[in-house]
Amino acid sequence: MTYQVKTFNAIAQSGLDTFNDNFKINQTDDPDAYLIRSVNLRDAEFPQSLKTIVRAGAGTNNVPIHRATEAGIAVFNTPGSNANAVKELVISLMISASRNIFAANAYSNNHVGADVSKRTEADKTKFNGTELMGKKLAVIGLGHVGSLVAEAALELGMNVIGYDPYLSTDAAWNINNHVDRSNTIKQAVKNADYVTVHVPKNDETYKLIDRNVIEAMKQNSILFNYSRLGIVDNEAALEAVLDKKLKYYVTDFGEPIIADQENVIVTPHIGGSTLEAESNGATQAANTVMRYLETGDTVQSVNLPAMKVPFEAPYRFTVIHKNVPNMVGQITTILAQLNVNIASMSNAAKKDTAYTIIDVDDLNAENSIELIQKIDQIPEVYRARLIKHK
Ligand SMILES: NC(=O)C1=CN([C@@H]2O[C@H](COP(=O)(O)OP(=O)(O)OC[C@H]3O[C@@H](n4cnc5c(N)ncnc54)[C@H](O)[C@@H]3O)[C@@H](O)[C@H]2O)C=CC1
Ligand SMILES: O=C(O)CCC(=O)C(=O)O
Repeated sequence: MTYQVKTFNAIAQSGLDTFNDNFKINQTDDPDAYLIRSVNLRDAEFPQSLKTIVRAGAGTNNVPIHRATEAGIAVFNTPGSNANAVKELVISLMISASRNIFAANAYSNNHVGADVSKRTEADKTKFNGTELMGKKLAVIGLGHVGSLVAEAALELGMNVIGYDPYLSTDAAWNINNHVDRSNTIKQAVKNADYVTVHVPKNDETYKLIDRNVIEAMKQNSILFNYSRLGIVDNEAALEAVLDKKLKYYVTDFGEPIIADQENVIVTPHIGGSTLEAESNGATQAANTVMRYLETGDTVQSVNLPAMKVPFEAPYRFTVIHKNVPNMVGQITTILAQLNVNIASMSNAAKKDTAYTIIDVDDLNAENSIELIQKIDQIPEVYRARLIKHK
């Protein structure tokens, strides 16, 4: 069996080299998998052949998750693959902003005459900065990126307060116990010299940092958005910069309103743009594509329950379906009608969606096609798929 993988965006070669010989990378119209980064698929039509979309990176807000689920497409990301890159960039920008590096560099570029040494000594006090040590950082969202930023800030001698009402128990173990925790966002930002936001983009986090939160921030503090456009209200952030409430607003997501504004520092979505992060993400993504297509494993799927089931027999049916009663009953009835014996069966659900894996010993070309067709005809089934164990 050869699987077709269609790539979007620049995918690191090390990731493409990870694929085994059963996978062909090409720009076919009938791919089994999409391997993507930031391409916007929100309005895209999906070909019937498409079984999985794997995002090399963290954010999946560029994928219409609900529509993908209904089309029987498993969506994955590569959690943490670029978190260190974002951490290093945010820390470097905290230092650069505190030391007025961008203004100082612009000054130097504009003062290159013979009297440069004399003028420099006279003018340099304009760029006097502050240090991070002893200052307070508020981290909103303590997941892969936020927890690393918090850890690095502690190492630099900062005090750190975090706000994350949805932190999983597993993730909580990774948070340094010197990070104070706040129950409200306003409390977290209140006395912070720096506020950085590291949350996914969704309906709840749209304008999470709005005018009210910015008002609650400390005078002369610095705000960072290295998550997504829209999580900080850019209009409110710009106003706060113009009013000198914020010393700087620093973001990875430009839009016309904040372009070329003094004390607004905009980078072009480069948080994850390091050789290491791109390689990690692409390699992790390639492994995910192979694992899902060759075994049906859904660990770290964004839209399906996490299942990792060792093969108990040579053939495997995977079924993505609605999480409603009697689905397993309907599927096993079809298997019984076609006289196919079940070697093992597993089922799990995530919110409205469920996933069933059934291993069977004996199949022939005819009953396998009929089985898939009959299971696919159950109205609550999104996709049934047959995998042959290698
Ligand atoms: N600028 C860039 O190039 C990059 C941007 N990102 C973005 O950074 C963000 C964070 O990424 P990761 O840390 O990898 O994600 P993650 O999923 O590991 O962590 C997100 C954290 O936010 C928390 N959270 C969710 N809703 C929240 C809310 N309303 N208030 C406070 N906390 C909330 C979650 O509980 C979770 O702990 C994402 O938006 C991602 O797309 C990630 C990598 C690169
Ligand atoms: O460089 C990229 O692919 C974007 C990284 C990113 O924003 C993410 O992983 O969420």
